[in-house]
Amino acid sequence: MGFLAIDVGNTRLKWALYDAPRPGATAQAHGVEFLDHVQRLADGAWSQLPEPTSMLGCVVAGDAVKRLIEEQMDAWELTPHWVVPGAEEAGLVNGYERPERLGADRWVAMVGARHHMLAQGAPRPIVLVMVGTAVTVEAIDAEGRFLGGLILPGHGIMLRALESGTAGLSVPTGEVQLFPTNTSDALTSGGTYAIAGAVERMWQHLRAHTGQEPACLMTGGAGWKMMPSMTRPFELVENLIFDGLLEIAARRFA
Ligand SMILES: Nc1ncnc2c1ncn2[C@@H]1O[C@H](COP(=O)(O)OP(=O)(O)O)[C@@H](O)[C@H]1O
Ligand SMILES: CC(C)(COP(=O)(O)O)[C@@H](O)C(=O)NCCC(=O)O
Ligand SMILES: [K+]
Repeated sequence: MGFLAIDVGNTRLKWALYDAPRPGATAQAHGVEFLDHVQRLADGAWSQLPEPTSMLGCVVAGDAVKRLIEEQMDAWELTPHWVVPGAEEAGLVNGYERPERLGADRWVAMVGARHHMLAQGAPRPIVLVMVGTAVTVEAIDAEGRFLGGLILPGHGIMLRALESGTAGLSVPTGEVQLFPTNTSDALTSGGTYAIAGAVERMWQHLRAHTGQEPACLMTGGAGWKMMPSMTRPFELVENLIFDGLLEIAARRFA
C-alpha cells in the first residue's frame, strides 16, 4: 500500500512515503535532496525504504532531471506517474489559457490548499503563496476556480540578479528592516517587501473580484522567511504539495 509522493522544484527534491494514497495518510519516511544530488537517492535514502506500490509526483525542473529521478526508482516495480495540469482536478477548475503550461507544482499546491480550506469550514476564496526558487501567488475563488496567478523571482534570484547587474551590490544577507540603513538590509528588505506587496495586491484583486474575504495560505521552503512581513494573517502549511498529491492519488489509484 506504500505511496511515494515527490515534489521536484528548481532547487530541491522533496519526497515522502505514506502508508496509503489517501488524504490524511501517515508519512512513514520523508526527505529532501538538492537537485545536484538526486543520483544518490537509489543507493542512499531510498535504499532503506519498503518498496512503494504507487508513486505520484510533480516536477518543474525539466525532463533531464525527471529522467534522473525515474532512474533512481528502477529497482522498484512501480510505474512513475507525474501530474500534468489539465482543465480540472479534484474539485478545482483551471483558468490558465493553456492549462498544461501551468507549473505542476502550482496546480498540485492549489489542490492541497482548496482541500485544506474546505476542511476548515465554508468555502472561501484563497490567496495561495508558494515561496520556493520562484514565488507564485495564486487566486482561487470560493467555487474552486483558479482565476490566475503571479510569478516573481524568489529571494535568491532577486539577490543574484542585483549582484550580477551592478558593481556595488555584492554583500552578505541582511535583515528585514522598515527603514534599511545599510546595503545588506536594503537588499533583503527590498526583496521581502516586493513579495509582500505583490501578495497584498493579489489579495485586493481577489477581494474585489469575489466580494469575499480571501483565506491566506503560504507554503514552500522559504515561506517561513516571509511570514513576519505579510500585510494579512497567513497560515503557513509546510506540506501543501504532498497534501495535493494525496488528494489526486486517492482519485487515481483508488
Ligand atoms: N535549508 C535550506 N536549504 C535550501 N533552501 C532553503 C533552506 N531553507 C530555506 N531555503 C530557501 O528555500 C528555497 C528553496 O525552497 P524549495 O521549496 O525547496 O524550492 P523549490 O521547490 O523551488 O525547489 C531556496 O531558494 C532558499 O531560499
Ligand atoms: C513558476 C515556477 C518556476 C515555480 O518553480 P519553483 O519555485 O517551485 O521551483 C514553476 O511552477 C514553473 O516552471 N511554471 C511553469 C510556468 C507557469 O506556471 O506559467
Ligand atoms: K516548489
